[in-house]
Amino acid sequence: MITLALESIRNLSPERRQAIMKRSSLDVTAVLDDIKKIVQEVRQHGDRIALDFHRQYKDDISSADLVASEAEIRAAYESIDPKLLDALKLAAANIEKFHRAQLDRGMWAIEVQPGILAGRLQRPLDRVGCYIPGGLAKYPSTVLMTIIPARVAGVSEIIACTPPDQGMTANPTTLAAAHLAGATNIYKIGGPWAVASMAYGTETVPQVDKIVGPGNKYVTAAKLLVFGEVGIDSPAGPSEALILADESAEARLVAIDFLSQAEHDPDAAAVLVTTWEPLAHRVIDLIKEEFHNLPRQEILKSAINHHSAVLLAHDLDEAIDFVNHYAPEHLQIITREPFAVLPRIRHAGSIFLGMYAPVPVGDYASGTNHVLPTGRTARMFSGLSVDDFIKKPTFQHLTKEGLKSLKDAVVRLAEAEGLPIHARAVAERFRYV
Ligand SMILES: NC(=O)c1ccc[n+]([C@@H]2O[C@H](COP(=O)([O-])OP(=O)(O)OC[C@H]3O[C@@H](n4cnc5c(N)ncnc54)[C@H](O)[C@@H]3O)[C@@H](O)[C@H]2O)c1
Ligand SMILES: N[C@H](CO)Cc1c[nH]c[nH+]1
Ligand SMILES: [Zn+2]
Repeated sequence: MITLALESIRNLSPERRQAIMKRSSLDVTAVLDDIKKIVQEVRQHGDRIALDFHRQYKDDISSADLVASEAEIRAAYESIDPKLLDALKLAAANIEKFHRAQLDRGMWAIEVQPGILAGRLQRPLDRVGCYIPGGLAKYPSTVLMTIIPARVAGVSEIIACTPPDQGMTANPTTLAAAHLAGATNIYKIGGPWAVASMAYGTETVPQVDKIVGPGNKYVTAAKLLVFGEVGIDSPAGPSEALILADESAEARLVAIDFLSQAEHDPDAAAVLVTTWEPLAHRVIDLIKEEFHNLPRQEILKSAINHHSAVLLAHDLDEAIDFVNHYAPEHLQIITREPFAVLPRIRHAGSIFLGMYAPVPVGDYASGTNHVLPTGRTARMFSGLSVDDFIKKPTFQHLTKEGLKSLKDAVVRLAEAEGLPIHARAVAERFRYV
C-alpha cells in the first residue's frame, strides 16, 4: 500500500529530484484553467454562482443562508466544550502575544541630506478577508491565525469565509473561534467561490482589499488568479513538512511527525532527510507497520506515495543544501545541535528545533503563525504576520536648500530618461529665486 523506499540524495535522477522539489505545486497550475471559469462566473453573476453550488446539497437556500447570524455565532460559542474553549483561549493568547511583538516603531523619518526629510508611515488595511479551510478537516485554529494578526495590526473590518457542512451549518468551533478572535462577519462559502466572492464582492459578501489564509490547491489557485484585484498573503497550499534528523533522533517520533502533516490532504508532502541510514530504514518500517491502524488512510496514502520521500544525505552539508533547495513550509531540525544548523537555513516557512518542538505546536498554540508558504515559495514569501495587514506609505519634505542640492542630479536623470517635464518640475522652482 505504502511505496516509500530509501533514496540517496546523490543518486536521485534529475527527474526524480525535480518531482520531489515540485511536490503538489504542479497541481495548482494544472487546475488554474478550471478555477478561472469559477472565478469569472462569480465576478459576473455574484452570489448566484455560490448559491447554485450550494443547492447541490440544499434546495431552498437563499443569500441570507450564506451569512452566519449573530444568534448562530453566540449559540456556537456557548455550546462548545468548555475545555475546548480554554484551549482556543490559550492558543489565542499566545498568538496575540507573538504577533503584538511584531508591531514595529510606527512612523519614522530621517534627514537623508541637509534639508531633505524622508520618512515612512504605517496604515492598517481597511477590510480584509480570511479564508478558513474546511473540506477534509475543520480549521478553527486558522481563524485565530488570520483574524488575530489582522486585529493586532488595526484592520477595522475583518471578514471570514468558510465552507459549510450539509444543511448550511457552519462548524461551531470555527464560529466560536471567530467570535473569540473578533471577526466582523462570517460567511458560509468555501473553495474558489469564496475567494472570488471576497475579491470582487457580491450582493452578500463585501469586496475586500486583501485575502489571506490557507487552502487546498483549488483555493490556492483562486487566490493566485485574483491577485492584483486584491492583495494576497502567500500561496499557502497543501501542507508540507521536511524533517532533518541525525542519529540523535528517535525513529518513532520522526515517523509520527512525518505522518502528521501528510494527514492534511492527498496533496500534502512529507520528506525525511537524514545522515543516519539506520534511522531512515526504521522510520520507513514504522510508517508501513503503523499505516493499517491509522485514520485518514486514503489521504495519507496519496500524500506519501505521490509527494513524499525518505532521503539519505552523505553528510550534513549535503542535507542542508537539499533543505535550502526544497524550501519547505515546515522544517523540523532534530539533530544533536539544532541551533548550530539554524544559521545555515535560508529557505523555510517556519522552523521547529529539537525533539520537543513538533509541528503541531506551531499549528495550534505556541504563538507563531501556521499560515505558511508552500511549493518552494518559502524562497520569496514569509508566513502570515502583522506586516501582511499594514501598508507603509513614504513621505518627504524638502527645504529650498535641500531641493537645490538635488536639482542638477534630478534634471540630469530626467533628461537621460527622456522625461523633460520631470526636469522642469524641479528647475522651474528656481526661476523665481
Ligand atoms: N500552507 C498553510 O499555511 C496551510 C495551513 C492550514 C491548512 N493548509 C491546507 O489547507 C487545505 C485544506 O483543504 P480542505 O480541502 O480541507 O479545505 P478547503 O476549504 O481548502 O477546500 C475545500 C473546498 O474546496 C472546494 N473544492 C473541492 N474540490 C474542488 C474542485 N474539484 N474544484 C473546485 N473546488 C473544489 C470545495 O468548495 C470545498 O468546500 C489542506 O491542503 C491543508 O494542507 C495549509
Ligand atoms: N499544518 C497546517 C499548516 O500547513 C496548519 C494546521 C492547522 N491545523 C492543523 N494544522
Ligand atoms: Zn497541521
